Amino acid sequence: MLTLSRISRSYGDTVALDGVDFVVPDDTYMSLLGASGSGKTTLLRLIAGFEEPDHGEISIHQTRIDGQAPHLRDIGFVFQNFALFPHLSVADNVAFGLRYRANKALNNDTEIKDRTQEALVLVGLDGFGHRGVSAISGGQRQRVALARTLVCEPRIVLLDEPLGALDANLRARMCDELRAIRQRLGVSFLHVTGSETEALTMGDEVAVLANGRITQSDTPDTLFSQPRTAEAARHMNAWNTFDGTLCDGMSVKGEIAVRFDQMDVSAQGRAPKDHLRVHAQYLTGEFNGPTALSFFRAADGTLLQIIDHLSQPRLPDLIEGQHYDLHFPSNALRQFHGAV
Ligand SMILES: Nc1ncnc2c1ncn2[C@@H]1O[C@H](COP(=O)(O)OP(=O)(O)OP(=O)(O)O)[C@@H](O)[C@H]1O
Repeated sequence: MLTLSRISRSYGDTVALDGVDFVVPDDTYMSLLGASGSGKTTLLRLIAGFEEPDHGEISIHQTRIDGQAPHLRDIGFVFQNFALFPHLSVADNVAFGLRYRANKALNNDTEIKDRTQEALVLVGLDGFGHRGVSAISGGQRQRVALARTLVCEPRIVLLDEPLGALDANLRARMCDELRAIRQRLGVSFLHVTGSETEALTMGDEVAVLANGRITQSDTPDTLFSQPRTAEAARHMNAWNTFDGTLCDGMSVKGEIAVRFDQMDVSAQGRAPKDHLRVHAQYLTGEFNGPTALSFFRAADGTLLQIIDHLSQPRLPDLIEGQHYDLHFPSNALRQFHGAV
């Protein structure tokens, strides 16, 4: 539905986006995952029309929208800090867009009231319309921001780190609510985040933005278990990525990835002969309740992690500073031919 082709945007010498190809299908919750500074906000601003790309095309259902004024694009934008009007009530914040938008503005008070009420019910704020926006919680403010966007019936909703300002418990609850609201409406959401967990939990599809491009766009399951590029693997916390030349037992070139739970540890020289081996020094361990993480440093300084599920412990007792063989079967290895 929303298609970006070869989109580039630079600020002086800083290349924020470098030929982005990206599709957000209809009726989809799309997560866009990227590190800080990877160009996520820039991408949203280009789609919304707050800025224009240097090169490339943006279209919705094959109709170009780049070059169009933002208010003519029918795109909703939920800002990280919610950007509500502090002096207006919840209902007036929601109604504002209906009343004052340049395109299809309403002036029938009954219709505005009904549409506002519908939007408040949709986001679970029935009965809160008369409150001031400073007299509600952070999660409720988030929902007002969403209602204000949804009331104008956008063709797609862009959410810039929408959960960033909420505490952890509220974030988990809003995750469920955002997904449920989107499903009820059937409109696509494009949710930008730096959190892998959030991206994988929320998205029907997850796209990874790195080095100014979309490096992979897939279902959460596929992205997590089969990252196709080193950049995508680096964004998945469960993967070690390292240079293939660190491996003993097989000649492996380029950057490779092995999942934390598919690596084992043994004393030097004791690893199974058919396994690939990486020599590394044990640094420290970290217990997280049902799991424990062990941290190692390889010869070139790369930090490697191994996870042990405490219900089925597999790692021997490790001594800080001592060297070990980390090993894994060759089918646990992901190689990225020609990837950066
Ligand atoms: N108006 C601007 N002028 C100059 N450089 C900019 C401008 N806006 C963004 N940049 C640069 O472009 C790059 C991408 O910025 P952007 O804000 O899109 O990243 P982001 O992924 O949203 O980061 P974060 O997660 O930290 O918000 C960064 O290097 C940033 O410094």
